[in-house]
Order: sequence, then structure tokens, then C-alpha cells
Amino acid sequence: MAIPTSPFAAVPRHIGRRGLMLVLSSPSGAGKTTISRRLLDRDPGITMSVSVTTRPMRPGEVPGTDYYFVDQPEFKRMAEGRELLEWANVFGNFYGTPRGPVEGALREGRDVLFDIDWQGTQQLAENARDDLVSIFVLPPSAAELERRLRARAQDSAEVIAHRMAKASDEMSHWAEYDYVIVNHDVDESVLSVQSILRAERLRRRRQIGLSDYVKTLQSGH
Ligand SMILES: Nc1nc2c(ncn2[C@@H]2O[C@H](COP(=O)(O)OP(=O)(O)O)[C@@H](O)[C@H]2O)c(=O)[nH]1
Ligand SMILES: Nc1ncnc2c1ncn2[C@@H]1O[C@H](COP(=O)(O)OP(=O)(O)O)[C@@H](O)[C@H]1O
Repeated sequence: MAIPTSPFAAVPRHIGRRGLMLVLSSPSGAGKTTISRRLLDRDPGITMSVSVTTRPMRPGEVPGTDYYFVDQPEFKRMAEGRELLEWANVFGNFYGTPRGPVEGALREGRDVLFDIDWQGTQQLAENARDDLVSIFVLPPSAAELERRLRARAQDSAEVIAHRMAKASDEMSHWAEYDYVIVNHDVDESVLSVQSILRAERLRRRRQIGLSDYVKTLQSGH
């Protein structure tokens, strides 16, 4: 197997690294899409996992970039064909992670960012705990969460009320995550995610070839 070279400068270039799966979950409207976009702009070593969903496209969304929009029969076919790494029913719509792109990226030493809910995170934790780093994003207050949902102005009043009602359920899963961030300020939150990513990339088990590297150092070369 070819050892992937690290895209991350703090790891010596001749040490390879297996990619990690970075999950961001939050109640709808807390800001995980905003944080994800900024992180992707700042860090070339991480790519977004694009999910498939049966939910209708929102104004401004781009198929293949935000989601792959599919109908229910197609989603069912993918789930039954084991083409999805995990999937869940969220707010009455189906969402799932296509398996191929994620497995390819990890093998090549690239990190993958996921915007998925607690049900999907539990499935990844069961199947790939060693590769998983999970972060839960909380809003500063319930009133601010509602303000952000309204400010986004992409959903009807009915959908917003439904998402507020579900926020408490979603937040009840915060303790299943490795890290928790309260999203007061987007720049601060992105810095926190970058710090987590930097540290997790340096975990010993993720660095391939370390013992050979140390042996080379010990032999004086
Ligand atoms: N399990 C799972 N959840 C997903 C997936 N894609 C999106 N979600 C979650 O589905 C929920 C609704 O997403 P969306 O309709 O885009 O609205 P958002 O809450 O504004 O991001 C969010 O909690 C997402 O994290 C996926 O592939 N799998
Ligand atoms: N820290 C923040 N301060 C103020 N507004 C924010 C912050 N983070 C996100 N927002 C705004 O809140 C709304 C919801 O954010 P979004 O990223 O779509 O949430 P999510 O993906 O968690 O549903 C958007 O209008 C976004 O611009």
C-alpha cells in the first residue's frame, strides 16, 4: 500500500497519515453550515462529505455541492445496496452519506467533514470509532437560535416552528460528542474547530511510519 503523504505541515512530510472523519452536529440553525464553509475555505486538507437527501432543495442550494437531491425510491435503493455509510430520517426526510468518496479520501490521507445529525454520528461511532472526531455546536441561547432560523429566511414559519420544537431533542445528545462549542462568534468557533483538527491530526495512531522515522533518527540519520 502506498503511504499517503500528509497535507498538514506539522507532520514531517515522509510520515503518512490516515485521514479522520470530523463530524459537526447541532440543532438546526446553530451555525454548523456557516462554520463548515469557513473551515473548508481555510483548510485545503479537508473535504466535505456531500449527503444525499429526499428533502426539497432550498433557494440558493446547489445540487451536488450542498446535497445530492434524490427521490425516496432512489434513496431506498442506495440504502439497501449498502451504498450509504450511515443514514437517518431527520424532520421527516431521509439523509445519508455516500460511502465511496469517504472511504477513498481516508485511504489517501485526506480528512472528511460531515454535517450530520446524532443518529448518523452514532452509526459512525459504532463502525469507525478510531477515525471519528465529533463536535457538537450549541447556540448561545434559545432566543438566538430562533432568531438565526428566522434570519436564514429559507424555511416557512411552520418548518421553523418544527425545527425549534426538535432542537431540544437534538441538544439532548450533546454528551455523546468528543467536543462541545458554543457558537457565539463565527470566527472564534472556526478557530476552535481548527485547533481540534490540528491536535487530532497529531494523534500518534493517525501517523503512519512513526516508529521507522524514530529509528532513523536514533541511527543518527
Ligand atoms: N444522519 C445524517 N444526517 C444528516 C445528513 N445530512 C444532513 N443531516 C442532518 O439533517 C439535519 C437537517 O439538515 P438540513 O435539512 O440541511 O437543515 P439544517 O439543519 O439547516 O442543516 C441536520 O441536523 C443535518 O446535520 C446525513 O447524511 N446523515
Ligand atoms: N455565530 C453566529 N452569529 C450570528 N449569526 C450566525 C452565527 N452562526 C451562524 N449564523 C447565522 O445563523 C443562521 C443559521 O446558520 P446555519 O449555518 O445555516 O445553521 P445550521 O447549519 O446549523 O442549520 C444563518 O443565517 C447564519 O448566517
